[in-house]
Amino acid sequence: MAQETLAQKVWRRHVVGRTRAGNDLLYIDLHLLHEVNTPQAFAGLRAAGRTVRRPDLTVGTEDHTTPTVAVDRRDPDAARRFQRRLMARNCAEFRIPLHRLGSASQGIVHVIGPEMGLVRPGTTAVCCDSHTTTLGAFGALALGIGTSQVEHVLATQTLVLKRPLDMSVEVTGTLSAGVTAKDLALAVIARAGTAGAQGHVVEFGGEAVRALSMEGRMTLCNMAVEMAARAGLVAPDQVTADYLRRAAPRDVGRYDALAVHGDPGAAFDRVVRLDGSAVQPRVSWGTNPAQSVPLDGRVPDPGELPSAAEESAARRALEYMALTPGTAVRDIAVDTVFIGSCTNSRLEDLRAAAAVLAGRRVRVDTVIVPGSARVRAQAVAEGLDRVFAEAGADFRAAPGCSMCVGLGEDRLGAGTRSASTTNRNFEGRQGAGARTHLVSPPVAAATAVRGRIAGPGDL
Ligand SMILES: CC(C)[C@H](C(=O)O)[C@@H](O)C(=O)O
Ligand code: SF4
Repeated sequence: MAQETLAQKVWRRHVVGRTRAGNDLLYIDLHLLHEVNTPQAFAGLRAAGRTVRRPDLTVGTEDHTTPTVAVDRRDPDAARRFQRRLMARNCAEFRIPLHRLGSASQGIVHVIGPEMGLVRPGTTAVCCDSHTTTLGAFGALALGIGTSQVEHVLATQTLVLKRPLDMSVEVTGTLSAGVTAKDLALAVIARAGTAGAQGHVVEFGGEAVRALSMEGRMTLCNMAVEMAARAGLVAPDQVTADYLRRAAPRDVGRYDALAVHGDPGAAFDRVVRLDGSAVQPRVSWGTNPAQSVPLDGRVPDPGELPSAAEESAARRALEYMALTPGTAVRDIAVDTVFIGSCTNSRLEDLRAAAAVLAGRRVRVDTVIVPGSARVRAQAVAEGLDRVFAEAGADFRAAPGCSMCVGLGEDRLGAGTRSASTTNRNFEGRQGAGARTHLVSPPVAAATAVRGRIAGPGDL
């Protein structure tokens, strides 16, 4: 057999059929659900008189629209209340476990799956959400899917998919102190472009990736979709095995995490190499995640960008962002700092923010939303809640997507500028007319203290 990449291997081992059009039918090991994008799937199932094939491999949570100020907060919005009730009714009817707001395991879908130990190396996982790529950090083939595909997986535990291409992103060297997986993700996307991995599964490798914690790998894989990757993954190693042993001790022995890897010398359709030691903390200046520069840099002059397409995109972005070419990144004042989202709301991220905020005061509104109830509990156990409170930051009581997307109560007003640890800086993403700068947790925290974009070294 020809040498295979990790993605090809996982794919092949899950093929259970082939369509006449030449697509593969894949078996799905784990199906995660949240309250957005699923009601029509359940309605379709009901209309067809079908049932859920494997409720035991299906797990739901509430995250996108849930309040964050208190677990027992009654959402003033009737449509959102209805959406969550519908999710609860659907899960109850089809016997799918649902982690509702207030439960000890509720949280952002991409945060709770890993922390419950549900994602295993070499498996397939799907969820009705583009950032499902996060789960690839475990060496799983994890794909975001649409509503009709959700219905198909609910009914059959399989999915028809076109075989993807393979891309390798290899990061050599060592990341400098203060440079995080978020900065690496922004650097990779800046290099590859927002469509750079279209149709590909990206395998992240190289010394700098191997040195990342599982949390860091999740941040990196989370943002693979921002360069249009179908999925992003990291080959499992001892770091993966150790994480899984802690998350799901009862499963240890049922699989060998270290046995899951691609063949040496397997060919990729596209290869991108990056020197990890050259990556610096990054800040986005535009309205897509590829539009970022180092913290030491300046807002670019659109006229100096390499292509006409980039130039016109940059002109439009700078207008929306109300930025002038040549402005030093550190001179950009913000109104709000948001630390959270499936990119950067795990314990490691909160620790990094707390390390900067300890003994300091924030100058702008600073909202910190944990990725899960478990993350919040751990943060409290370590006293991070006190650090945040003493700094004047608002550490929310309940986890969720919150200000990452503005589908719930938390959103930014028009013209508000934020430094945010999220993954998308699209127009209106955090609220109509709001302006988002994507940054890492330490840069977000330093920015909160200074009121202008900053790194910990600037304080
Ligand atoms: C609402 C949801 C379907 C969406 C996604 O698919 O990613 C959201 O999570 C986002 O980040 O934009
Ligand atoms: S935190 Fe943001 S990016 Fe992640 S799933 Fe929620 S809305 Fe999407």
